Amino acid sequence: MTKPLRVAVTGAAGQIGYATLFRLASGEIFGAQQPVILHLIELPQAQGALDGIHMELDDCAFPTLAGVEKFSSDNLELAFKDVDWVLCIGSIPRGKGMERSDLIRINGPIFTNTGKAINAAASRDVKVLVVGNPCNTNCLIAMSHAPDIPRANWFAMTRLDQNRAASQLAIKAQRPVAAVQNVAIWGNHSATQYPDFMNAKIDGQPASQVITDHDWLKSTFISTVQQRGAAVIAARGASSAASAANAALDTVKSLVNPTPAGTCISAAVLSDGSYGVEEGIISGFPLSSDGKNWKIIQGFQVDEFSRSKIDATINELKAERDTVKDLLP
Ligand SMILES: NC(=O)C1=CN([C@@H]2O[C@H](COP(=O)(O)OP(=O)(O)OC[C@H]3O[C@@H](n4cnc5c(N)ncnc54)[C@H](O)[C@@H]3O)[C@@H](O)[C@H]2O)C=CC1
Ligand SMILES: O=C([O-])CC(=O)C(=O)O
Repeated sequence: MTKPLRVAVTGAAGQIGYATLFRLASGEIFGAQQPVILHLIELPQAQGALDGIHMELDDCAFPTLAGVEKFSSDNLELAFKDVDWVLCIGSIPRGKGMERSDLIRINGPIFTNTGKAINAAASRDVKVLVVGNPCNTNCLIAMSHAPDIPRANWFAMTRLDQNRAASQLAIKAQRPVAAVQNVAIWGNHSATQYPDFMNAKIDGQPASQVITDHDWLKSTFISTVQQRGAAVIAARGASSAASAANAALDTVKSLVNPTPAGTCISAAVLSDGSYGVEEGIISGFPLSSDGKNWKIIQGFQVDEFSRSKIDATINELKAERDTVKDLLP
């Protein structure tokens, strides 16, 4: 019998958590032969909601769901014991008119305890995906408090941006989204991110050859992706949830499966200095995985236009890091 994977989800009763758990339990993410034990983690006042979710998980009768364990965020060391994956979703979402960075002093402190508890209790090979905003800097905070967990095991989510960018390119080119590949997201999951059309491909051709309206690529495309989260909040009155859950699950799937040749996946990872991005910050890069280990893909074309966009988003990440200096050990 295959050993179950233990997958912890913080904020499990929130919008994104609720849209994530059932797919994690279903076998879709880790495979139909891989049992999963879910660790649901919530604030003390949301434990009742977790009971309801537990009932619903039972009622799905997923053959791959080998257990559900519920925890209060008061006792994170217990919650993270032996976990193989942690999806850090639990945190406050922004409202209308806010930037994600406005959450930094509210959500940042959550990630000091998260990092310490992961370091103390999780599997030594745990992989951590930070979704709670501002996710790059929250990931930096958590990682900094977990010195015993390899740096390569920490990710912040830019996959929603990648998916948004691919969809926008597909709509403009009037092609199915499956025809769009190799879309990188550079830098911060914020309004300064750089969705890279220069290296993107549509039907295997450079996107900038298929889409000849280069003004659109350089302006509307970029700002639409940068502002998509705010546009959803304005329209829905709440931040993206189903698409964010989908992106978190896409991130995990893409890391545990080999990346097809000629394509990239997008996640923010600790910079090793590639592409002139300052070492020590968590930045979006084009990645590929062999199903176990990932690497930053080298050789993406970065012209003067891309350079200025990447520099702007990296400068914002450096400023965020300075804002949370007191939360870094
Ligand atoms: N990186 C990305 O692409 C995206 C990130 N987000 C972010 O994800 C976060 C969660 O969003 P939603 O699920 O929509 O919010 P939500 O408010 O619906 O759910 C958050 C849940 O987290 C719980 N929570 C709060 N503090 C906690 C703690 N310390 N430990 C455990 N649980 C805690 C709350 O009780 C709540 O149930 C927000 O910060 C949001 O901005 C949202 C969309 C995309
Ligand atoms: O915009 C927000 O606050 C939520 C989020 O990160 C996104 O939808 O990309």
